[in-house]
Amino acid sequence: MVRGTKRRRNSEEKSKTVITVNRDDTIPVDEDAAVGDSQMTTSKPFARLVGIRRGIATIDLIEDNFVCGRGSEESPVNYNFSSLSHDTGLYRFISKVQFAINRDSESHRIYLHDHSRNGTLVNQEMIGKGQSIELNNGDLISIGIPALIIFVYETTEDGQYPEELTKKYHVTSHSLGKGGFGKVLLGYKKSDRSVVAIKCLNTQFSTRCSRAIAKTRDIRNEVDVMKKLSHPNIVGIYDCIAVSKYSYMVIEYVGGGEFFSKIVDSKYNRMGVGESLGKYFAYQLIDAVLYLHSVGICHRDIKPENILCSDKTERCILKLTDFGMAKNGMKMKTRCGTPSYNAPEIVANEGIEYTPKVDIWSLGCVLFITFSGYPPFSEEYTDMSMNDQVMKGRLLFHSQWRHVTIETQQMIKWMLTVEPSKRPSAVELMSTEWMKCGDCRLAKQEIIKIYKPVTTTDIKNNNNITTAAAALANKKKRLQ
Ligand SMILES: Nc1ncnc2c1ncn2[C@@H]1O[C@H](COP(=O)(O)OP(=O)(O)OP(=O)(O)O)[C@@H](O)[C@H]1O
Repeated sequence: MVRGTKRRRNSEEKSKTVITVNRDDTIPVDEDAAVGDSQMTTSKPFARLVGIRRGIATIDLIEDNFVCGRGSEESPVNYNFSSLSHDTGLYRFISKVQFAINRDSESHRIYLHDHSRNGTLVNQEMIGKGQSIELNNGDLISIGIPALIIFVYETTEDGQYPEELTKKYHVTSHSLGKGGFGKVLLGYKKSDRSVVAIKCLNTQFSTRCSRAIAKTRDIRNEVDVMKKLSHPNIVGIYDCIAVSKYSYMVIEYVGGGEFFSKIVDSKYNRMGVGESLGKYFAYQLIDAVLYLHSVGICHRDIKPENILCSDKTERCILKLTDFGMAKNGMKMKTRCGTPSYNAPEIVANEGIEYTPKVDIWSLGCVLFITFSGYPPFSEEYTDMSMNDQVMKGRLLFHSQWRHVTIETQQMIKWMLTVEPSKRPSAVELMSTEWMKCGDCRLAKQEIIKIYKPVTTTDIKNNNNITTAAAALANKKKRLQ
């Protein structure tokens, strides 16, 4: 499976999703721009560095050379990071001269020159001491490691966003990705500079476009579902601001990209991620689905593209996202999802009721790819139609599986049982011996570490959280 081929195939799959949506980008609304913290100056800045971390200012760039670092008598800087000395995790990475931003006087192109031994990263790629890179609007600047983002470089105030949004959040021009109905931008909460992702969705109602109506319903449903949830392996939602034809979903920032890119990474040589890492991921995903089903929610579109990685490390935390098709209920009829991940009872399309077991099937497909590097069901397998492959539960175990234990193979086959009543529930999966291995225990410890109990302030600020609080109390009991 060639990476590019797979990627293309998946975008085709996206378009085959039964509830399809427009691919239009959000057009910013005509209201006042976000002001940010720019220093007031008389000269016009050519760009600015938007501080994206607590303690870091937003800086207008006016001079052709601008130097940042800890600074010293011998190496003076234009901006010193002394305000970060309390932030030891970051401060230790900062050099006396970290990086310089230079504007070429002739071409007017802007370059970042890295002066640091620990390095400066642009868009999560290391530049390296002595090297330069041209900067473009929306670029992310981090120090030492990808996760330590400090600035977003902006040449324009890209969007104009409604006051309801900008009084609480700053929206940068750094794009995290594009979805079916808009884009996802990096932002931060003005109150504490915590980084967030802002999903900007164009919900314009048009009588000419019935899909827009479906998406409007989706967003409302997605937000309602997400507000009920609180789990370390599920992307959290902070806010949803709807103004005229736009909706802005402010959600937890998850910086490591899609799980899809991880499992098809060339370093795994299309052989799967290996038994140990695979189980580490499997535990997290099964726990997320167990939680979802315990609060009565069925996701209905589990696939690697809807799972995000917390960071770029190998053993990252996975977060399930995109609840646009999720349903609050135990019995469903609507045919939806993504064909190659859809359970046989959805593929059969007989208007027969199905249950949350459809998520177990989809998860089985995800784990099949995770362990082997190729999908269980695909239109590329030309000997049989994809519907037949799914309806028969036909699985091809190629040589990649020689490196996977029989127990793991059995577990995945069990999840891909055609008859829903014989397919395991998430509770049954969780209570198997398979889930008691060291890798699963490690995953469980990591989840407990990031588990944050709901506080009374949270409850005061958001009455929806009370449902989540009850769910979390159960969750905590389960984890102990
Ligand atoms: N919380 C987040 N943190 C960081 N990046 C994100 C986050 N959510 C989404 N992204 C990025 O934005 C891209 C698009 O996300 P989105 O959920 O809108 O896409 P989609 O699933 O294709 O859209 P749709 O909801 O229309 O199916 C993702 O692939 C991901 O790269």
